Amino acid sequence: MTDNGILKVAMPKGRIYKQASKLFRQAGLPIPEDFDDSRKLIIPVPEANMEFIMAKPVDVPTYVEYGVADIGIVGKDVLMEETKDVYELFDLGIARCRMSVIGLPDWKPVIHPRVATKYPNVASQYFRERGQQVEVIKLNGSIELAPLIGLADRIVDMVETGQTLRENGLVEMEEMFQVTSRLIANRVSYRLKNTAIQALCDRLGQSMTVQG
Ligand SMILES: Nc1ncnc2c1ncn2[C@@H]1O[C@H](COP(=O)(O)OP(=O)(O)OP(=O)(O)O)[C@@H](O)[C@H]1O
Ligand SMILES: O=P(O)(O)OC[C@H]1O[C@H](OP(=O)(O)OP(=O)(O)O)[C@H](O)[C@@H]1O
Repeated sequence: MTDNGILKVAMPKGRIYKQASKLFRQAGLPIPEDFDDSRKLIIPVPEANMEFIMAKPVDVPTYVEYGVADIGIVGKDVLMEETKDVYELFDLGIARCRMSVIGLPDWKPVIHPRVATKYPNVASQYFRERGQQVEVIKLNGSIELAPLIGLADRIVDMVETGQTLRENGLVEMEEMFQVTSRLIANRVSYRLKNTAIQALCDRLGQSMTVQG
């Protein structure tokens, strides 16, 4: 657990970082641009009394649960899949997309369909709640390949622009839920660093209201 005044922030590398750093800058937090394309994993942001820990998105809840980061930014998709013991504080409204059930347009129901996904827990719960028996196959990327090459009947994956589906002749069969990125906090940090965390939430909230 960190005990100095610096707020340690688990920041996802990749598509969320660009939007998150823009949001922080709009809120008046001076995130240096030199690090936007950097390979550095620990980035000091002394002017904002913060330190960014550059993490793989799926690992952000783990860093926050263990308290090596006080707060973190993570997609709702990852938060639902990982079910870590953290506080979800704030919907940042960035990295907007949706989780959907996807298949080939000529898909026909089968008794025990196979569903490929990066999100086995989310997918299992979704079909269980609907009384549908499926076999879930965990993949780590290029999920859209699975129905094209006969590994799975359907997939559960993220859709943003729909370009990946269009280019691969797939269709969205059901939208499961909307996804945006959330600010999460370690339970102990939330108490010990409440003033700093609350001040950050207020600044981000005000800036988001002004930006509309
Ligand atoms: N088109 C999209 N596809 C997937 N995730 C998206 C998309 N748009 C926004 N997101 C959000 O961005 C988050 C991080 O996505 P990103 O692709 O950067 O991570 P990742 O796939 O875990 O990274 P990596 O490719 O390094 O494994 C997702 O968890 C989701 O909340
Ligand atoms: O609707 P779109 O705008 O096309 O975005 C959706 C695609 O983006 C993501 O893949 P990503 O680029 O993260 O690659 P991956 O297959 O390695 O996960 C996601 O898994 C979809 O494949």
